[in-house]
Amino acid sequence: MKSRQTAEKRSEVFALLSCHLQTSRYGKTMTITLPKWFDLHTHFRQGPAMAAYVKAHLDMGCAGALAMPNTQPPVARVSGPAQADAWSIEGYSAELRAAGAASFEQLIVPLYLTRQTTTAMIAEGAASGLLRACKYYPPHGTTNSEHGMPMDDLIGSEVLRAMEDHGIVLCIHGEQHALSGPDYIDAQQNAETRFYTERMPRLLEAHPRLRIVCEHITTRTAAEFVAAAPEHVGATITPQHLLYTLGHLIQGLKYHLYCLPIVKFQDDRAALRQAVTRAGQAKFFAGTDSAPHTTKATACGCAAGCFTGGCAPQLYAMAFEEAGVDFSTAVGQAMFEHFLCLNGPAFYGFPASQQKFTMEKAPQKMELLETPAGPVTPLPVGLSLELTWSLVG
Ligand SMILES: NC(=O)N[C@@H](CC(=O)O)C(=O)O
Repeated sequence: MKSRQTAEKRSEVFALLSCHLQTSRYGKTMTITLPKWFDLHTHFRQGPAMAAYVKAHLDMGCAGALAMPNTQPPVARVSGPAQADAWSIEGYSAELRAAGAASFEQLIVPLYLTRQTTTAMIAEGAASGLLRACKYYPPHGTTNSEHGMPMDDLIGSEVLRAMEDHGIVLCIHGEQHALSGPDYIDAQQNAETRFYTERMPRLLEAHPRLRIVCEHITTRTAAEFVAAAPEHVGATITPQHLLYTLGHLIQGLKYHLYCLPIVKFQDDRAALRQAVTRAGQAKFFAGTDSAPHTTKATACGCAAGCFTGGCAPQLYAMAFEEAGVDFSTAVGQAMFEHFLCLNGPAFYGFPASQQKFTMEKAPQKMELLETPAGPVTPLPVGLSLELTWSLVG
């Protein structure tokens, strides 16, 4: 409690003194210069399109990423060559670096938790430094999540105890699905609330030292749970969940806004906005869940995942403005900087970037991203919002 108060105090002081942020107005254009930021939940996939996705991240001032392990096959081993049933963190990281991710300051690939995960993998991975995080997927909850297991089978397990002992972060896709088939949408609507009211309290009680990131949270229930949890429980929030609601998804059936967990209601969005703009908050940070699928797959609603390569910081800035943050003030900029650039590194225990990137308050048009897998439609193309911020460099 004391250290949270200290962190909040430090953060308030920082906000008031944040003179390293350069805000200038040339006529009507405002620019903000920030440390390069970190995307602590994203998808770079595999194969020839990977380089295009990595480049889109580098081009939007991103200094590092946590790249999700729901590849085919999943990243379910720590070291060794790729095998028919699993990539290793070592092998997948090498592929990513060869595709351009060598330019990142930080690259974290979490281990996909499956029934084959062992305590020896956790101990050896922690000792070698290859393992920094593990990813929990609810089975059948989202793209390539069928290798996951119910949270009930993990709570109290030796694997989670080993993660606690070795300080390995647990990244959680927090949904508990109760319905399937025609009741799919209903299941999606309730799955996160169910998870955060039923499973999360039990998980924290059984593993009080486990460092947890609640990923891409979407509901008031999850936001309030994380805010009230101990300091070592944080959360990522995507730009789409801060900006859009179900109405935007239904309006014209814009399936490239269809992601899991799906966008929710205005009250949920308001709770997320409150969470990221609370003075001195240190536990909510950027994780876009940018999840490229080809336009062919998203146009028919055949794949869940929003692609925000090239436009995530702009979308986050728009969301902060919607939440009432004034970027012409040092306090407003510092709030944004903490969420985008500082809180994530502090949570994961690596330094913030010393490099800078600049955005300006001017419209930017997004285009389809051409990749060897086919074109991919980024947000907010075709949606009612236009980008009101653009990247300068
Ligand atoms: N967010 C999504 O809707 N999809 C992600 C998986 C995930 O993060 O749930 C994907 O890999 O496509």
